[in-house]
Amino acid sequence: MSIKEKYALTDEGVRNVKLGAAWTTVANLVVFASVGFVYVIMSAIVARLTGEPAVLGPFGELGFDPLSVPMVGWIVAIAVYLAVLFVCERLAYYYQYGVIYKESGRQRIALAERLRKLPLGFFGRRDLADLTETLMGDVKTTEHAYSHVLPELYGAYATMAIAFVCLAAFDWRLAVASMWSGPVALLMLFGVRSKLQPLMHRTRMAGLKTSEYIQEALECVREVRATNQEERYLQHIYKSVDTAERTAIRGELATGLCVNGAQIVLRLGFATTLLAGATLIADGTCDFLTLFCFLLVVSRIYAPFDQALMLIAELFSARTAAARMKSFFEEPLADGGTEYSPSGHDVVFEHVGFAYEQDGEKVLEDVSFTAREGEVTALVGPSGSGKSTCARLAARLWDVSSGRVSVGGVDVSTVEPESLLADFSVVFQDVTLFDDTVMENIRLGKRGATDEEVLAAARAANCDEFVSRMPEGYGTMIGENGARLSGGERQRISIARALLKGAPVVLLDEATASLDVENETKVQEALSRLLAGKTVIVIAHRMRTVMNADKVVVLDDGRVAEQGHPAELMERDGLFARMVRLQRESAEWTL
Ligand SMILES: Nc1ncnc2c1ncn2[C@@H]1O[C@H](COP(=O)(O)OP(=O)(O)OP(=O)(O)O)[C@@H](O)[C@H]1O
Repeated sequence: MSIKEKYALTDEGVRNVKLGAAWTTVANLVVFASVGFVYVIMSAIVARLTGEPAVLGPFGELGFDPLSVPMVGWIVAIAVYLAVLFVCERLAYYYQYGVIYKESGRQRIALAERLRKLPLGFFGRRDLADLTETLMGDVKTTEHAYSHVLPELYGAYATMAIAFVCLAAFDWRLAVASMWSGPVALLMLFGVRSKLQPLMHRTRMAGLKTSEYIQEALECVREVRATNQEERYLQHIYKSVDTAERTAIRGELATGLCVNGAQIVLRLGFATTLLAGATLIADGTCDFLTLFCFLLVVSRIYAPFDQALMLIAELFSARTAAARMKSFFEEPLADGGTEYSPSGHDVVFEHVGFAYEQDGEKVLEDVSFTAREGEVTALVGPSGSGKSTCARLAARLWDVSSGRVSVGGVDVSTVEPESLLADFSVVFQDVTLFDDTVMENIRLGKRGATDEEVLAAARAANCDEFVSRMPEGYGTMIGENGARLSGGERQRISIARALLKGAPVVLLDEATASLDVENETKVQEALSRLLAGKTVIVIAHRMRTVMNADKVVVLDDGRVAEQGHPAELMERDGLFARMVRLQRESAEWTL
């Protein structure tokens, strides 16, 4: 597997890792070159003391006497050396850390782009905390591994290999005695990786579970307080924090044990160099100067490797994080053509079957009906009969399991969701509002709409009445998810958005459920004025609101029980007539 796949990097990221590793290697080698300096000076001193010519190991006689070089020459040489070292370190640093934030930015954008195109089914399977963790936490984990570990580790490999070749040229026996420990330490760590990785995965999952519980408690804080469940929720969170802590400690201990073991093996290389050197000197096949320089090199060469070993656990955990990121890219997309030219906007369901889960229970079975352009089609039926599901399928928020949904003759499954949704205005039961002003929340319906257009839509949706009571009118901030608004007010903002968008197909799901009678009448008037000529699909529980529809489709347990004009259905005296009667009776009840 390439590093691109292993660590979910972009092409640019792979290039930067390679450049980072290359410059780290060069910087390491420049540091080792200082040992060459020491060797040259030492051999010159030895030559002075013994009266023999100064030699440079296997390269023969030195050819000049470094001790006769004037002080200024040494100062210049040291200055040049430091300048080269600075440039190399600077470049290594730049490719390790300087460009990393661009890479994590690219990763996050790629993930967000992918999320935008994934079908809603994916979001049903993955929890919000899980998705946030991937976008923020997993990217951060790979970002750290990518900046701190990968270039360092690959640089250490390359440095070791080059240093081995250079040292072997001096004395291959000492080179083996000093370098064996690096590969063995690495092999040890990679050998236990298959044991460590599941531990890290478990630690990550335990942390994620805790985030999920905390997020759920915060999201449901109103319900939790209203039902006196704080204690129970806190116990739940304490327990999961405790589990996460224990899992993390277990993972850290195991990782620490393996990393420390590998570091000890690495340092054994120093002892074996000393031992082999002493033996070779005793045999007379090696001189003290060579051994001295080997010891110097070995003490330096282990430093970057030691550092990489300390961080290697992060590399293993980055593999888990990268695998989670990759899972986004392996999900099938809800794609399709962007060119979409329907003839008219009739929405037609033909023998549609649907289940939310693959192989799950069908919530729609053989559903066929047509919502005509210029007409209001009302979907009614008992709770859970599949009305909202039909609306979602029409806008391709989900894909049908069987049959076909078309808009203006075009099968919606062949159209890219974003292009298709441009033709839909949607008002769902659960209105999503953003922590912004009322004006901006309405403007979401149509990007670039003028203030006048926004205000006209707001007025038509009856927003004026409650907005005028707000301190800054349409410029008032409404809090996170409109926390400061009542259910009815939220819905009216959502209706205003739909009106502003003015798309040819309108889906109203329980659009008037949270409005009082006076408001509901006003909104109904506004809707009927403004929705003229559009394909309107309304989901309403209250029979009163669907009596004016052109067509009613009655769903029962995922099937079409009956359909037709409301008056026709009343005459037929079927499920629709029964529902209308029941609602009339309940409306007459008093407490
Ligand atoms: N996201 C989902 N994942 C799994 N099942 C779902 C999902 N949404 C709805 N369902 C199930 O599909 C069935 C139909 O739900 P749907 O919301 O379409 O009914 P409805 O007629 O609109 O109900 P209501 O009038 O109560 O809103 C129900 O059994 C419901 O539990």
